[in-house]
Amino acid sequence: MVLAKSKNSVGLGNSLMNDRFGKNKGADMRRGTHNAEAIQRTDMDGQTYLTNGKKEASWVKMRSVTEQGALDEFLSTADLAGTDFTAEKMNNVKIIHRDQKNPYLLSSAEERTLSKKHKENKSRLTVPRRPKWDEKTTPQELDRLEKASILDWRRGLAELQETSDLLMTPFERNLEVWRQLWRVIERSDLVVQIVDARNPLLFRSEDLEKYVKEVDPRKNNLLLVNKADMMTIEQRKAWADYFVEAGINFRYFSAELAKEINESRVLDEDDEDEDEEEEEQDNLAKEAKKIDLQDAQEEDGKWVDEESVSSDDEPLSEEEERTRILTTEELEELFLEHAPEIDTGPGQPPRKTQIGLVGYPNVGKSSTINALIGAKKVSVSATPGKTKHFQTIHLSDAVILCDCPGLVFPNFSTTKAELVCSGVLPVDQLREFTGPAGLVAQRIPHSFLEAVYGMKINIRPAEEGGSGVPTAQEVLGAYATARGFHTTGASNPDESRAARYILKDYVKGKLLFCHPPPREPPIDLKHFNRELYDQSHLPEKRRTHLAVASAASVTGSEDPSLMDDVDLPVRPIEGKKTSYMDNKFFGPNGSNAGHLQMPFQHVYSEQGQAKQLTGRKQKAMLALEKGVDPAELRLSGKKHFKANKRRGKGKARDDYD
Ligand SMILES: Nc1nc2c(ncn2[C@@H]2O[C@H](COP(=O)(O)OP(=O)(O)OP(=O)(O)O)[C@@H](O)[C@H]2O)c(=O)[nH]1
Repeated sequence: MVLAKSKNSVGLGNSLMNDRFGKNKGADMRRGTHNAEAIQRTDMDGQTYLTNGKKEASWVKMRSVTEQGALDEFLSTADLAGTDFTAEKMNNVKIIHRDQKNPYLLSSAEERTLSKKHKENKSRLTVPRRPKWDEKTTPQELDRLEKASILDWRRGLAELQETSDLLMTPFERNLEVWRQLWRVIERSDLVVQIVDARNPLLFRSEDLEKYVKEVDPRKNNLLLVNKADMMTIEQRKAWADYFVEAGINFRYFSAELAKEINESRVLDEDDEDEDEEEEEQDNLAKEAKKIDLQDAQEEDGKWVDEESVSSDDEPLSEEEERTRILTTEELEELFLEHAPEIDTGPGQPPRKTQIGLVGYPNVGKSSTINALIGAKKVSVSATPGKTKHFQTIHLSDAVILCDCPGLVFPNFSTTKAELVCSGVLPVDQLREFTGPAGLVAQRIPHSFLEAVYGMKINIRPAEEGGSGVPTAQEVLGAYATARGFHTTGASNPDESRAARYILKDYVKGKLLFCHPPPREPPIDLKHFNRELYDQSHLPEKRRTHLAVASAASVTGSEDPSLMDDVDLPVRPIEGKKTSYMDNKFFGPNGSNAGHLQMPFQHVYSEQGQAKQLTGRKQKAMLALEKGVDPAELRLSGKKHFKANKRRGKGKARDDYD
């Protein structure tokens, strides 16, 4: 058969095939004498890619496929179509080359143009629909229909990228993964999309919400904005206004804080047990009984005041209600509000509410589920669902969670750099790092970077054409020099290694930046994030760094006497010491200890629900805010805390159990 060469088809070039498979196999393929499976076996560069070949194990089928090379894309599309590449080519499918877009940064004017284009094309960002079927449809027929549906959908998206010249997130392409989503939607009463608070819209699929309603209008959607501990209250307000105006059903959550609360409750209980043992030994039990709670309240007025300020007696204003971060208990209550009104028959227990949890990888889906389970204080059985792949978790007598595999929905993105910074593209596979590092350099104030990493960034002065904002190279060079990272041979600063560290810190939220909601005119990014870098949020020692670093950068001074006051590293710090140094600032591996020193935790206590942080955590937090060592406070005020704690615990029981 002679292949018709379509002018519109980008297709696979002969050179690409030869590059990848060598001349002979490339020629075989052009003749159509290799099927997709045979090609997979002869892949020379060690890469694996997905085809839904008959002999593949089921786990291979379930692998998430988001990044496909041109050839991989071509083959799996051909395989979905149940055909070989010859027929595929005749079907005139366009093949998208991953690297065809500019991976670097855009000017703000370009950003604006692009965002307008995104808006215009938003409705074309669909999720694939499960084809209609009924009891007469055979499994084979359904399989064929599902494959055809996925193929159509992929074709549409490929066309959208090609004709509109738009960069998209590397969305999920594996039919098996979409099948799981279809099943989760079909059985769920409420579909919860979990998104990352730093850039909620990047992780939201509007069309998924539409699809949920198409499947059954009685089903509901919820946008759960997780990692809300990373936002300031002002940021939460701004986004809440946007969500309300856009008619989006949303709530804020923080799996991280929920985990801390769960842990602090366990610690409190341990603490209480320990204390009670001690008291028994010292024959203080009788004494303890005599303690008049009222006296304790007077003696320890400050702490009691702190608690009473956040008493749950005061109703929250509408705005507070919208911006607050839910506890796990409140989240579960919210789930229950969506209980189906289905009569299961006389004498039959009501059907459990089924909650489908979907979201991109890394948005905190597992952490959310763990926090919900952890709050139960009993082990919750995780039993495999009817299908092999998604899990159903019986959270309580009334709620079942359906945990869908992590899914990357199609969405627009401005640059690849943005995708790296958002954690969608993995840092470790980066080849071009100046784009994403440039975004970090633009977004995080350089004085903050200097304080965090104990380094000095040499920014090109204005008279030499500098803009006042460091370039990626300037930040990376400073970091590499401070850490002693050098390239072998030429012994230049190892910018690529520096980029990996800095970008991972950014993705984890150690270097924090939150995107504002889209508005006209656009919200100023610096203003929106200014509180995050307010030095009053920083531990004492780092405040000095920041003050000196800012003074030096404002005056352009490198006055050694100024720099001597602080221990900015004079020698490069390498290896383990590097992480030790960063941990001193952030807390070990971004752990809770470090979190306490970050602004967001502090802000959390201001949202009128400090009552959640009972016990050690709250004390530690208050102590830190007051600049006192928490350990000292605990020792000196043990009894009083305990008296309060008892009250607190009683309240907690009322609140939570
Ligand atoms: N600060 C903060 N970090 C969070 C929160 N929830 C999750 N994380 C962090 O985000 C990262 C990803 O969390 P996971 O729960 O593994 O995310 P996931 O969506 O299950 O990711 P996959 O397992 O890849 O699908 C981890 O480093 C978590 O510690 C949160 O509420 N606040």
